[in-house]
Amino acid sequence: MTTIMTQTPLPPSVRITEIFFSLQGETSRMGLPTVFVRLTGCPLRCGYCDSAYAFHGGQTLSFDAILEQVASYGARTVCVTGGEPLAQKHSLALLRALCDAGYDVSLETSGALAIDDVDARVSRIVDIKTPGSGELDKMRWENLDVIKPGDEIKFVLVDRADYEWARDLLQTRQLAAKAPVLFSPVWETLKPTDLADWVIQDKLPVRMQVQLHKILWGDRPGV
Ligand SMILES: C[S@@+](CC[C@H](N)C(=O)[O-])C[C@H]1O[C@@H](n2cnc3c(N)ncnc32)[C@H](O)[C@@H]1O
Ligand SMILES: Nc1nc2[nH]cc(C(=O)O)c2c(=O)[nH]1
Ligand code: SF4
Ligand SMILES: [Mg+2]
Repeated sequence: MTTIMTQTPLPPSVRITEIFFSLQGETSRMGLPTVFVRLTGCPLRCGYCDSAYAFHGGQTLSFDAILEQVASYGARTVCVTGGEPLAQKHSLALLRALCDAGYDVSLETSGALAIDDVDARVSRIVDIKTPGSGELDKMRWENLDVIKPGDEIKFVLVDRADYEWARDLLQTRQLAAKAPVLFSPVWETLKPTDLADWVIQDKLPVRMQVQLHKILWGDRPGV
């Protein structure tokens, strides 16, 4: 007689760099008390990345452990970020689990990975990486075809050349008709007042934003 060994599947888990509670510092949810779930690992290397500490390390956590920690803060808004969240196999299931638990969920993603299968209840914040990021060639342009009104399209700008490139793309691809568009300066690289003046001069249909959490607490993890 042969014995067939069956293995119990492991509960779903993801690699996590940090979970913390702060004010949302970006997007149209800026200022809302929010729990941040930062997933470890990213296949991109944007020159300005403020979250490079999430490229490696982290801790493998079960969905139950993540949901328990998120619930402990008593907030209803959750932002899943990274690293690049969509680079992890189980991130789609995690986003679904957070929505099922009743949270208002947003996802910060680089634009380099397919967003199609993200739960429809999630607000997808999709970066379009600029020439100045050094990662333009990773952009998955098909993502723009599936943007829905609850999503947001975001440009993080290094300099005037990036601004002009983004301004042109805004027009040629009619991006503002798809979803709100965000223009954000790279922290301590492009002067926010310069970007503000350019947006006003050109009357662009975009929301200029600065990273509120860095103004409040500086450029550091956990805020
Ligand atoms: C750290 S990334 C994580 C999510 C995903 N990998 C991405 O790039 O969208 C979150 C957001 O922070 C932005 N960001 C990273 N470094 C920045 C910096 N130095 N100044 C302004 N925004 C920055 C990214 O462009 C992205 O919109
Ligand atoms: N307060 C705060 N707001 C944020 N919004 C997006 C963030 C990110 O790193 O993706 C972030 C962050 O790191 N902190
Ligand atoms: S894609 Fe996001 S996490 Fe990855 S290097 Fe760029 S800004 Fe950093
Ligand atoms: Mg951040």
